[in-house]
Amino acid sequence: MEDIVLDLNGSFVALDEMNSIKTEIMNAQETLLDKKGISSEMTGWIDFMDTMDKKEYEEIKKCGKFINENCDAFIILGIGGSYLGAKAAIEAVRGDFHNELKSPQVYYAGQNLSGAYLKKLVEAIKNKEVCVIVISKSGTTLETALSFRIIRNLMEEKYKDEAKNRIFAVTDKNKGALKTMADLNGYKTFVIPDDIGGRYSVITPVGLLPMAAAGINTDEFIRGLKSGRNEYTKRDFHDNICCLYAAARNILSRRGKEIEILVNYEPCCISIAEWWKQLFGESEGKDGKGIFPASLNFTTDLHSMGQFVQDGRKIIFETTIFVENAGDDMEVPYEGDDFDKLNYIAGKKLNYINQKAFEGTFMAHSEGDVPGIIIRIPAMNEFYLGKLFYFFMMTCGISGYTNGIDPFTQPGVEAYKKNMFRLLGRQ
Ligand SMILES: O=P(O)(O)OC[C@H]1O[C@H](O)[C@H](O)[C@@H](O)[C@@H]1O
Repeated sequence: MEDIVLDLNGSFVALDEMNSIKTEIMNAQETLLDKKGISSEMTGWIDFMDTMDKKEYEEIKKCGKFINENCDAFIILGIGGSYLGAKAAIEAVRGDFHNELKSPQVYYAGQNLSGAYLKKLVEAIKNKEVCVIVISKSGTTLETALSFRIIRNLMEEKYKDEAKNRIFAVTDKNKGALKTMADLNGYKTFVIPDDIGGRYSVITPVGLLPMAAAGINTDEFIRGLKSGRNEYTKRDFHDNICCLYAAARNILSRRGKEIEILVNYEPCCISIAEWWKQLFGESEGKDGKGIFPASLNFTTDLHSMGQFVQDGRKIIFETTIFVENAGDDMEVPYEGDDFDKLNYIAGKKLNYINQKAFEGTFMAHSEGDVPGIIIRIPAMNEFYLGKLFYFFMMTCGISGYTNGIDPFTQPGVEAYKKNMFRLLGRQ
């Protein structure tokens, strides 16, 4: 297998059902691609790989290399779309235990308001050479701004005038406090385009700069995005897996399957699901509509939430990201006494056993009336990750328009902020 494959064989969705929603899906796709829908001014991500300023891209690679070679650790400050994609990419490509095995180490801040977390982070980086990438489209998000104020002070204390050469900002072209502060202090800045919202921004400097700093090959990532764009903008229902995935999930949702669980069998893919949850949750959860996006990590969670999936309320469908070639592997050793009764799998590779666990789980859940969709990825590298991100973003746009909502706004997130600011006494 040399491409991302969508397998709907266990989805309980029949071909005639797929055909019955085809017109709706194709209309939604046309609305998205021809920029005829609501918030179409936020669809710059569709072609960003081509419209991106080449000079800025070269600067991203240059600064990424600088960070990569000039610190022991760098901190990514951001929340939501301003960090989830970068975290997902760094963990998926650098792999498990990357902070122990690779340099520089990567830390995250500005994604919560916990004093305990920030204090411990400061402690953890105290004796390290540090760089900072601060990311905020609005430039005013409380979590990020607050953490940045504290981290910035520490950087200035430690590096004095040199601090400005170790701080990089990714923000709006013209507006926002972060832009003003970056200009005043002389930080290198990169632009988040106006026509791309936070949760679609992993393909912009928001994702690219942290990836480059972590030593990830961004050229390959962009090649994956372009390959995604070429394939997933095809206006052919049966030959475009975004249309098919959007169709299947909408059919299942209309049948009462209100929760979609994104499942992985590789710990390095856990954060892909976190990114995916924001993408689909903020895009589709509005006007009293939407599929609730959740995630589980198998086989770990088969020993906890597996019970609910198998036997609980029948409101779930399961979408598995399965990595065909997980890379590194280990073999089960043979033991003469066989006390643990594992000799029947001696000589087998763990990745093979993981695959059998997946097949067994899929069958069991299917028997438990849980529809299953499989997204098969040949390997978790920069190319396929770029393509996977594009696949999900395109599906999300089509799915949202199919469901009659605006996939590019998030009005609901303001409610908590208003209350919080009032409680904090902001004028
Ligand atoms: O990049 P920022 O402007 O700081 O926004 C960060 C995040 O926070 C907001 O509240 C939105 O709900 C998200 O869509 C956004 O990604």
